[in-house]
Amino acid sequence: MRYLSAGESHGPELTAIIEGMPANFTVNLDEINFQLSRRQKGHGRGGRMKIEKDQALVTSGIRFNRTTGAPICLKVINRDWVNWEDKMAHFGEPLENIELVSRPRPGHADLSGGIKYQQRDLRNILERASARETTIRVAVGGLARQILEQFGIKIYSHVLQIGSVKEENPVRPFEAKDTAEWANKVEESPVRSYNSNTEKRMMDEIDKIKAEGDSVGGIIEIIITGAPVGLGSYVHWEHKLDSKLATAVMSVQAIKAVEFGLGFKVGERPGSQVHDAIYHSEEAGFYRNTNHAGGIEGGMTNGEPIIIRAAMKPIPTLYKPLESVDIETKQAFEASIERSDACAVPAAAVVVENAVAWELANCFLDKFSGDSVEEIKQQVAAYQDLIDNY
Ligand SMILES: Cc1cc2nc3c(=O)[nH]c(=O)nc-3n(C[C@H](O)[C@H](O)[C@H](O)COP(=O)(O)O)c2cc1C
Ligand SMILES: C=C(O[C@@H]1CC(C(=O)O)=C[C@@H](OP(=O)(O)O)[C@H]1O)C(=O)O
Repeated sequence: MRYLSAGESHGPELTAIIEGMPANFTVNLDEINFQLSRRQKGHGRGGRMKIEKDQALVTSGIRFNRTTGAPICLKVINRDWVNWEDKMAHFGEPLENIELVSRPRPGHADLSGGIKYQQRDLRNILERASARETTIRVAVGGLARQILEQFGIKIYSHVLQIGSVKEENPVRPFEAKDTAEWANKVEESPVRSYNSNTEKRMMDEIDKIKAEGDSVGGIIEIIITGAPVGLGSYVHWEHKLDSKLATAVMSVQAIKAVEFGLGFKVGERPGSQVHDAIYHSEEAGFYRNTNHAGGIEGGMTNGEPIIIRAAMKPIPTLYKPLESVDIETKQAFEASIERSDACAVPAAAVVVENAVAWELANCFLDKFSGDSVEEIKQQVAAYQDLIDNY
């Protein structure tokens, strides 16, 4: 499958066209909208999220809840557009009183984008660089994860760190006494934390930093359960699953680092404390007692849960901005107050989940290809047979 998206932060809508989705998959629009609403939440988000109420519109490729095999067009309307119509007109001359954006924010795309695309109004850069684009990516991922769920693959996320506040003893969904209870607790938490004590400290950290006119980043963890052995491949660099998932994670605005399993710790431990010993039993087949690899060996799933962590930098738009230079006057400018999120780490976790869902669904359909869900189901069943008899 592939898709292209278009749309600006303050334009009329965001659009995606998905090509290659097999026919007869059951699609639930509420599930896509649920993913969109999860992305809008989180302690520390700014005024824009009070305006938007993201809902997906499907204009092709799905009939009576099922994919037809034709391209799928998804849209999300920007409710804020009515406030920007004059400033965002596609045609005509700009209004005389229109204010050009000439003050680049350190950490945003403004300055490099302005130079690269030779734009003197930095709005032409920030409109597309903005993480508003993650809305349509979540809608696409919200569709893709439904394919995975129909084959027992589930994606979870939680927040491990916000600024200086760390989750000391993280519990993953499959380690909790009750996975559904874990998921409910995390969904209801304003910072996507399973631990109420950490949650409170994280919220305090966001409030404190926001009051100082600053912003804060953090660390998120994505957990994928139920993936069969053998998604991705070692045979060529571009087929390696960890490399593909890392691209999906790093493509999300403000994500600056990604790791799998033990991650950076592999550089400090001996091999005996890094690799996961292999066991076999009649009932379980091949299994491991540890999962330091984070579910991927040789660029392929090994049947264990996939564990990915990512670090998000603090939001670049600051109420007390860093020094910067006006591109017209070449002078340092006085701080101006912009509407912005102070912390979007919980939202980024939802975005990364859905970006990863798209990539994993593609790997799944590479392995179990077909034009219809019926063909795919046959292949999955045949492969399960091969696994069981290996
Ligand atoms: C969900 C989400 C919300 C964001 N909200 C803001 C924001 O309100 N203000 C801002 O300056 N940056 C925000 N960002 C980050 C910028 O989009 C990002 O830093 C910028 O596009 C530059 O890209 P880079 O950080 O990947 O280099 C947000 C990112 C995400 C994932
Ligand atoms: C609109 C979203 O996030 C936006 C991402 C963003 C940025 O610079 O990345 C800047 C802000 O936009 P605005 O200037 O309109 O307030 C955020 O609100 C969203 O997540 O849907």
